[in-house]
Amino acid sequence: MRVIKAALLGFGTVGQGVYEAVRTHREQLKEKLHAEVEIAAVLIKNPRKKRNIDSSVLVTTDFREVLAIPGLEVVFEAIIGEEPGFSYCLQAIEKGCHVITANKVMFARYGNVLLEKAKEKGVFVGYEATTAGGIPVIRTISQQLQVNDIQRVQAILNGTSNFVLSAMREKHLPFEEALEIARQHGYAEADPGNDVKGQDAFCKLMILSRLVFGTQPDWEKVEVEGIGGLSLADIERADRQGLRYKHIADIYRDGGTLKASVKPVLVPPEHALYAVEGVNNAITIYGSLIGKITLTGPGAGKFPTASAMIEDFAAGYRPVPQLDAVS
Ligand SMILES: NC(=O)C1=CN([C@@H]2O[C@H](COP(=O)(O)OP(=O)(O)OC[C@H]3O[C@@H](n4cnc5c(N)ncnc54)[C@H](OP(=O)(O)O)[C@@H]3O)[C@@H](O)[C@H]2O)C=CC1
Ligand SMILES: N[C@@H](CC=O)C(=O)O
Repeated sequence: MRVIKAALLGFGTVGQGVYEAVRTHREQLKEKLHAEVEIAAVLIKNPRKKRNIDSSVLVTTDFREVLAIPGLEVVFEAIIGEEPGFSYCLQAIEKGCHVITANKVMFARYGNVLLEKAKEKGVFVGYEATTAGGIPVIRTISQQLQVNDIQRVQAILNGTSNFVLSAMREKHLPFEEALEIARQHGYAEADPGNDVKGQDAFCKLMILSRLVFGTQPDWEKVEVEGIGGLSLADIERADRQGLRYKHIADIYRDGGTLKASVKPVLVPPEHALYAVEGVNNAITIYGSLIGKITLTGPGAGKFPTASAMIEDFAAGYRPVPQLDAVS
């Protein structure tokens, strides 16, 4: 059977999720792709950390060793920040590898460059995992809403912030304690400031903006506010009034310009995002034909994110299924 050689960049929450998913779903991958998937290399930063990685896998801190692997076809990128993530993805594409990334900070800024380069090189770039964890929002928009004119997207895009708000309201936990639990679950970023100050949701909104509207608003003009200004008393008072604070990313066209904001909003029970709790994310899309739909599901964490990456991988390798295909 043919072997698809892949490399993993990063072996944290997401990288380990992909590594384990390739093992636990080996049979499903074989059946769908008619190929074995081999993780041939794992790139990490700290060579002294103990890791549970098979001894046949190259574990290295040197990306050149990864790229030098003969027959390498796919790079899963799950490291932190714009660089070196962007340079690594670009080099992988230039070498003719498919790239699947979870790195939204990098992709919000450089997504276009990578997608253009991938087109030129005849490879694919999967970025489902960058936005809303396991929810297939990128594929839903790009494949199932191609004809609809999308007028607006309103979403909860940060699992950590939503988890913290829920834990404060439901369990009356102080902010710091709720955030620490989110961190222990692997939901939070390496720097959780990016979650609770709104930057993570901002990056995801910019990725959606490019996909939906073909462009992004001026980053400087987007109002970005995190949940840090909300006290337990604020949240409990809202609850007594039958309202909930939700951290909402919103984008819509206003004449010729895109208006976007990322901030806590007080919502009533009839709002589509009111009942979204814990680590879940949700995306409400307003389309010209479909009307209003809301996609909901886990927005962060090891396996939901790995699911998005593995599904990108499978979708990239499989021909587009016919409408009546059953397998
Ligand atoms: N956690 C989540 O639920 C989600 C995370 N993401 C994104 O996925 C990416 C990874 O997140 P997560 O797994 O949580 O992060 P972690 O902090 O758990 O892991 C990061 C991994 O990247 C490695 N790394 C960091 N910098 C470098 C570098 N310069 N060179 C090589 N390796 C490097 C680290 O190496 P070492 O182990 O040696 O420290 C570590 O293995 C991030 O971009 C994040 O925004 C996306 C969706 C969900
Ligand atoms: N830190 C992020 C992880 C997923 O993108 C979040 O909490 O949503």
